[in-house]
Amino acid sequence: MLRQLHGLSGLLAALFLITLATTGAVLSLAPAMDRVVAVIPAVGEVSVAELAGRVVAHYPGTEQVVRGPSGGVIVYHNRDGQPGADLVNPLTGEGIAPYEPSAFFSWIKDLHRSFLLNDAGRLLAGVMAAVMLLLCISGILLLVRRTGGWKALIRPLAGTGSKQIHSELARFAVLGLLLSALTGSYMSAQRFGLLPETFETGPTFPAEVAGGQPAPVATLSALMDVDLRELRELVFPYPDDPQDVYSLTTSSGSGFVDPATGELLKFQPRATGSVFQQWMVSLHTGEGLWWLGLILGAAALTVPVLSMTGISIWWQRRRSSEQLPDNAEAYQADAIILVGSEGNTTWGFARELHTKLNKAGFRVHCSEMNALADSYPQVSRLFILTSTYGDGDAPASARRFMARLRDFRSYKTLQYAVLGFGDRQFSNFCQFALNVDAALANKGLSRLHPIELIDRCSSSQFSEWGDKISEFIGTPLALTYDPLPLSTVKLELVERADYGVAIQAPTSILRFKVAEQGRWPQFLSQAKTLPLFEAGDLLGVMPPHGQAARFYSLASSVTDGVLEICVRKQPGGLCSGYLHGLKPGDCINGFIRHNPEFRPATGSNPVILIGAGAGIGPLTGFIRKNTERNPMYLYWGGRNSQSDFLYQPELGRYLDDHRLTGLNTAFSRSEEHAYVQDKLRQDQIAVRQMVDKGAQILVCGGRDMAEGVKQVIEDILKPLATDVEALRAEGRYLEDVY
Ligand SMILES: Cc1cc2nc3c(=O)[nH]c(=O)nc-3n(C[C@H](O)[C@H](O)[C@H](O)COP(=O)(O)O)c2cc1C
Repeated sequence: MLRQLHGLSGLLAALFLITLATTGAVLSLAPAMDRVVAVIPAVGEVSVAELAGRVVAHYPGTEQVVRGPSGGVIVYHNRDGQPGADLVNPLTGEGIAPYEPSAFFSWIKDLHRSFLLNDAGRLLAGVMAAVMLLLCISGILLLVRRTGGWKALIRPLAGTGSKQIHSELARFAVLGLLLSALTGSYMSAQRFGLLPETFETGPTFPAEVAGGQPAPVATLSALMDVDLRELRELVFPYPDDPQDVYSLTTSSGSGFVDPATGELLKFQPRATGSVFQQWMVSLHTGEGLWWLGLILGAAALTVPVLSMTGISIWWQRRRSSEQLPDNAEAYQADAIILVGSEGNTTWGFARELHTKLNKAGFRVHCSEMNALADSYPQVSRLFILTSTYGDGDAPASARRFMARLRDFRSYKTLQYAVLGFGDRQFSNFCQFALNVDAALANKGLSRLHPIELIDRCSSSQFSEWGDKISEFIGTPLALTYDPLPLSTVKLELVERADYGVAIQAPTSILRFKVAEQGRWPQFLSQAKTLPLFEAGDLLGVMPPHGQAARFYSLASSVTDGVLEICVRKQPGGLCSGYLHGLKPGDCINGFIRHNPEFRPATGSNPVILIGAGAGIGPLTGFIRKNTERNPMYLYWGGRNSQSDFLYQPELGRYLDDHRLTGLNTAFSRSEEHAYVQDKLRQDQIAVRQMVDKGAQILVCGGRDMAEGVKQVIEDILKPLATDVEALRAEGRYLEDVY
């Protein structure tokens, strides 16, 4: 509800709000600019009498002296029947410059106050101020909800693209925007009679004027008692009228001054309502508070960006929550998937489960967790996929789940499985999923499978969970995580290096960059930026003709400035053939899938990298990043050193600069006829010693090679009374196998 309110009101008002904010930002400069040209004495330095005396000396025809909100003193005078106005120096009474209100600022003010549309425009501006107030309040509440509490508001925010820009900017600007919106709404409400307004009528003209010879203005006691910093305006008496008086308005009230006696007549203090009103104006415009004006202006400048990123977030959310094809009605379904998500990634996993369950013959209903029904009498399987937000809290689409669960009527036949999505860097890893699992058990439901937790969207963990679920439901699901297609990015091939053609194993190193995006700025779409990536993550490539994405291990990190993959052309391979056919300048659509489990350990223990063929890609990426010069050994197998020794020059450089400690290659179609397993066996004493010292082993390449390597390593490990599974459990045996 809060999100809809925030999104809808923001969308409708975006254009008007951008106009209000940009004009407001321009106007906010006025007080500071006025102050730059004005001379402003300190408090107590100049009295109104002194000022008036000095001014009259330079402008004998002075009619009025006004002190503007920024502190500048303006004299309105008449010389030989010619009216004029000058900004003056109150320390000398001399003119600084002719005073002319800026036509540009007046136009901007009209645009700001009424969109140049008189009363209807003023009403619209007032409504927009109220909408802004609503957006600020709902935005603060959303931010609190997202970060997990008021105290967490200052914590760094996770996320990427439009979302992060929107939240970070909002956090910076929200207090300024709130103040502008609040004061703007107040002023509009007063103007349209929704709030009472105090009008200063001022005292009536005094009857008790002395009418004698006027004294020099600098000697009038009532004016000597008033400091210049309190002056608003002093209107001089008409020279030929002995009964006329000075009209004095100060920040505390208004009255008259007898020109002959200097006596203050009929002083009327300002009403509290009027003082309050003046404060509201100052807090809105920065008048008299030039520094506040600049803060408000800076805050207002964020509104166009907030509006555009807000629209982008709304659009992305709309697209990602589009109806799933073949989504059965809840009452017809025999399997239900409920999704708890804030940033929508969990929906990608849910879609895959939905599709595969459908294929397996289930009638599946998928909806957000907030839509939990009172009961599902027909349903035998309930899958809950949920992320965790804030500090172990529910994500947006699951916030009402626990309350609804209280009224949920369960049936003995209903079994459930919870799959949590989170990030181990948070102390409350997948806490909400754990809470949901416990709450369902308390409700008396039985588990189809114990809860499992997925770290940073790991696709392999998801597939493993799918395999276990398949066993329970008796149908293989073969789950693979495909992110929503909207997150693809256009990538341009900038360079390629081809190997292995002579030995019938064409393998290419392909380097891509994000293609030029044309006229839209990047922040308008998350789809146009790549998330951070590391060597070992996967590049999902969308082959032509709408085929499912294929994944390639990345050989580069975001800091390398390119996306690098190493691809062997498979006989009849659709995607590898497509990639091999690319020329520099051609573009593909791709996306990143994180694979944080496949990373070399940091520290001084040795890392043994083992691969064959194109599997060298991510391993080279790891070596390239080994700027700490930790011990790293590479065992790699190719076919022929003349034809497919991938990365040969680069690896030579890394040996020289010690990013790579040892390189051992095997070529199967050369005289030695060796495979990488043979090299490991030859080096078994060294390998065993390294494992004994705590080494980690990373294997990348084809499934057969990986199986062969595993057997050799098992043999090598025997004297150490350990095995590959034990190393795997310690995170010391990692595989990226295809
Ligand atoms: C602001 C923020 C707070 C998060 N808090 C937690 C947390 O407390 N525990 C956790 O395991 N993961 C936390 N995460 C990670 C998300 O749960 C994880 O990225 C998940 O995959 C997001 O899925 P979704 O996009 O479907 O919401 C947080 C992420 C963000 C951006």
